[in-house]
Amino acid sequence: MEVDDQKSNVKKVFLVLSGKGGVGKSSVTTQLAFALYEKGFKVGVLDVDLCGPSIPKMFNLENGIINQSETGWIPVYYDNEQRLGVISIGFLLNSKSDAVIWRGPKKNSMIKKFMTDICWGDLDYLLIDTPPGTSDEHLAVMENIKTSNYCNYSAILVTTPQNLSVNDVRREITFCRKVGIPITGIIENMSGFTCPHCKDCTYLFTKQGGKILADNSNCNFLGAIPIDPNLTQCIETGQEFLATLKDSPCYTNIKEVVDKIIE
Ligand SMILES: Nc1ncnc2c1ncn2[C@@H]1O[C@H](COP(=O)(O)OP(=O)(O)OP(=O)(O)O)[C@@H](O)[C@H]1O
Repeated sequence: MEVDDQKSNVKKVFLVLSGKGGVGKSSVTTQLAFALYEKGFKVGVLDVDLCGPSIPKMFNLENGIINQSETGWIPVYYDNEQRLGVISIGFLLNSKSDAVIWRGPKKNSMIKKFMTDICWGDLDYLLIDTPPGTSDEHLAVMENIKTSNYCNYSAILVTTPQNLSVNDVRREITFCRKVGIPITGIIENMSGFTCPHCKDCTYLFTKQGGKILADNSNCNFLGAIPIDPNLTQCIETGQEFLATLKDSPCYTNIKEVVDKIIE
């Protein structure tokens, strides 16, 4: 399949994956995108979670509309400079309570459209937020990524520290290796709770599951992001965490993760 080169020129694609739902994959995708944007990069976020699109709300773009140009769909932009664009099925639904109840082939054709028919323009980074697990959506992304002009791509895996989540990420590692997508590394999210007052960290779940998995599976460990009520608040209201809460315990951790993925 040929992609119109004028439509998009994407330097690097990160596929954000997790084994389980609710581990913070969309939150991490959003905050990484904001952090890259803060650094001056041109960033796109593609939400291929067709049944649970949470990305529009996390960017405070719930009323966004995808426009059609002669060459394809135009992303919804977060900023006037058009340096941070977002595509999600959430923009195509009539209401927040609309449900997407599609079988595989229909999902595949929507993802094919998302992967080949978006006018991203010149992007430094495209982050693809996926549903949990390894399902139709993941296979469709992989099929299309290989035949598109997105030649530089890799996966970022998100887990919480507990064994149940770590075990599922192990399956994601197998998936990546089977379909031939390089792994940039593993992020351990919800890694303890840092008290906003005394800054002490309490490990609510088990400790360092993501780090141990990274070591055991020869993957890079990109960093640990603690649970932070300020971060939840930013995610709920679609705010840029790094820009607004510089004294939060999560601040340095997210910055370190971003520096590693840029490397
Ligand atoms: N480090 C964190 N600190 C505080 N809250 C967090 C953190 N990470 C995620 N959350 C919160 O956890 C909830 C679930 O996060 P999110 O929707 O990103 O998970 P997900 O893995 O994308 O879920 P799904 O795959 O089911 O869509 C959200 O309400 C988010 O605000």
